[in-house]
Amino acid sequence: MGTITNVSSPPTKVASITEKVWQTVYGNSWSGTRSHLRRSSYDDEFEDSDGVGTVQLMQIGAERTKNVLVLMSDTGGGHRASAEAIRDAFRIEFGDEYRIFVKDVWKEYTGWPLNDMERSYKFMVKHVQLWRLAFHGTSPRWIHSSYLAAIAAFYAKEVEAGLMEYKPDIIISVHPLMQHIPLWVLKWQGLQKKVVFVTVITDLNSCHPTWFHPGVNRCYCPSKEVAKRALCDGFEESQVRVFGLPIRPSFARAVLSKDDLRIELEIDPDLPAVLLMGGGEGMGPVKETARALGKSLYDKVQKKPIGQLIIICGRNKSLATTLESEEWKIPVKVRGFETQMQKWMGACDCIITKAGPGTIAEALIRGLPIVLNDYIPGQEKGNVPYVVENGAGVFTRSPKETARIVAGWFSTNTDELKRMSENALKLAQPEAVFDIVKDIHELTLQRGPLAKIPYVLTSSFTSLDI
Ligand SMILES: CCCCCCCC/C=C\CCCCCCCC(=O)OC[C@H](CO[C@@H]1O[C@H](CO)[C@H](O)[C@H](O)[C@H]1O)OC(=O)CCCCCCC/C=C\CCCCCCCC
Ligand SMILES: O=c1ccn([C@@H]2O[C@H](COP(=O)(O)OP(=O)(O)O)[C@@H](O)[C@H]2O)c(=O)[nH]1
Repeated sequence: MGTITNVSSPPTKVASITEKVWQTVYGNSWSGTRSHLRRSSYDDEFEDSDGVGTVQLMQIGAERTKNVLVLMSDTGGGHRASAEAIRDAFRIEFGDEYRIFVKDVWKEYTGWPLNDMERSYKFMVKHVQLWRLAFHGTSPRWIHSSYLAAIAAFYAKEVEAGLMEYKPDIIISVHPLMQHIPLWVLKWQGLQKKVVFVTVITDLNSCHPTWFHPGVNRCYCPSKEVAKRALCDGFEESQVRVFGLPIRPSFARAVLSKDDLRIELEIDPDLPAVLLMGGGEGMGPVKETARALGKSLYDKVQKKPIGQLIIICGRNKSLATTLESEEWKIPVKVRGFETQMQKWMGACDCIITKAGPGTIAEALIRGLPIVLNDYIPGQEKGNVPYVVENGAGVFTRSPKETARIVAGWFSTNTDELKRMSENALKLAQPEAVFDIVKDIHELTLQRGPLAKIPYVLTSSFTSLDI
C-alpha cells in the first residue's frame, strides 16, 4: 500500500501544488514556458471544495486510479458508440481502478480544420465522389503522414494541452485520424514510456491506412481481414490482437425478452417487425425504402398487414418529420436518435441499414438478418462482403427489392430468415469489448516504473532526458 502524505496546508493560496513542484524543479521560469497550457484538472485534484487549495493530498507509490483518455469524434455515430462501450466495460471489469474520459480533443482544443471534422465529414459523404477522392487520395502513407505532420506541428501546443488536461496513463484512439498527432506530441514530451497508447479500429474490413500507426503499443483489429492489413502495413504480430468490434455491454450482457420489449416499446406483440435505419445520421435511402415497405408488407387480398416497420432516423430530424407526416397502411413507428438501441433491435426480427460497422456488429449480436442498402465508399465498402459472404444478410441498393426480400422473409421465405439469423449469431462477438479492456489492463501492468510516477514528477525526469 502506498503512503498518503498531507503535503501542505497554506492559509492562503499563493501557488498550487503543481506550481510549487514546477518551481522547485524549474525555478520561477516554468510558468512562462508552460503558459500555453490551460489550467489543468491536476490543480483541481489538489484543491479543497472551496477551491482555495488548503488541504492537499498526494499518494506516493500507491496504486493510483489510472486515467484513460478515449479519443473520438462524432464523424458518424460509430466512434462514440465504441468509445462508450470501452468506458462501460472498464467500469464493469475494474470499477474505480480507472477513470475514463471520452473526448474529442480536436474539437475542444484545436482550430480549423481539426475542430470542424464532423461538419466537413457530413458534407463530404453527402458528395460521394468527393469523399471517394479524399479517402483514396489520402491513402498513400507519404500523403497522409506529411499532411498530419504539418497539422501536428501547427497545433502541437493545443493538442498537448488537450491531452495533458487529463493526465492520461492510457490513451485509446477509436478514430482513424487520432494516431499520428497524439503520438508525435507524446514523443515531443518524452512521454512514450509513461503513456500506453492503443488503437481500437472500428472498421470491419476496408479501413483507411491512417488507422495503422506502428508506434502504438497495441492495435485491436475487429476482424482477421483488418489484422492482415495491419501486418502488411509494418506491425509486429505482438502488437496486433483480434477480438472483434467493441459493442456497448448493454448489448452483450443484458438478457432481453422480445415479448417484454415489445410491451415496453409499445409495438404490436404479434406482427413480425423490421427495423430500418441509416447510422447515427440517418443516411442512405431510408425514405424510399420505408415507402416501399409500406406497400410490400400490406396484404391487399386479405386487407391486413403481414409485418410492421420501426424507423430510427438518428440525428436526421427532417427525415423523421417527413416520415411522421405520411399515412401508412401498416403499423409504423418513427423515432429520432435512440439511446437504447439494444432494446429496439431486441424487439425486431430483421434490420435494413447502410453498411455501418457499429450497426452491423450490434445486429449480429441480436441475431438479426441484415439487408444492407448502401455503403459509404472506402471504409464501409468491405463491410458488404463481410456480411453477405458469411450468410448473415444480403445487399441491394433498390428499395423495391429490399421491400420484396423482407416481405418474403415474413411470409414464404421464413427458412432463410432463420438461417441468416443463426449465421449472424455465429459471427457475433459480444465479448470483444471485455477482451479489449482486459488486454489493455494487462498491458498497463507490464509498464515500467516510469508509468507509476505522477505526471508532475515524470515531466521533470523526461525534461532531463533520462
Ligand atoms: C491527392 C488527393 C488529395 C485529396 C484531397 C484531400 C485533402 C484532405 C481532405 C480531407 C481529408 C480526408 C481524410 C480521409 C481519411 C479518412 C479516414 C477514414 O477512414 O475516415 C473515416 C472517418 C469517419 O468514420 C467512419 O464513419 C463511418 C460512418 O459514417 C463508419 O462508422 C466508419 O466505421 C468510420 O470509420 O472520417 C473522418 O473522420 C473524416 C473526417 C474528415 C474531415 C476532413 C476535414 C478537412 C480536412 C482535414 C482534416 C485534418 C485531417 C486530415 C487528414 C488527411 C490525411 C488522412
Ligand atoms: O438513433 C440512433 C442511431 C444510431 N445509433 C448508434 O450509432 C452507431 C452507428 O454506427 P455505424 O458504424 O453503424 O454508422 P455511422 O453512424 O458511424 O455512420 C451504432 O452504434 C448505432 O447503434 C444510436 O445509438 N442511436
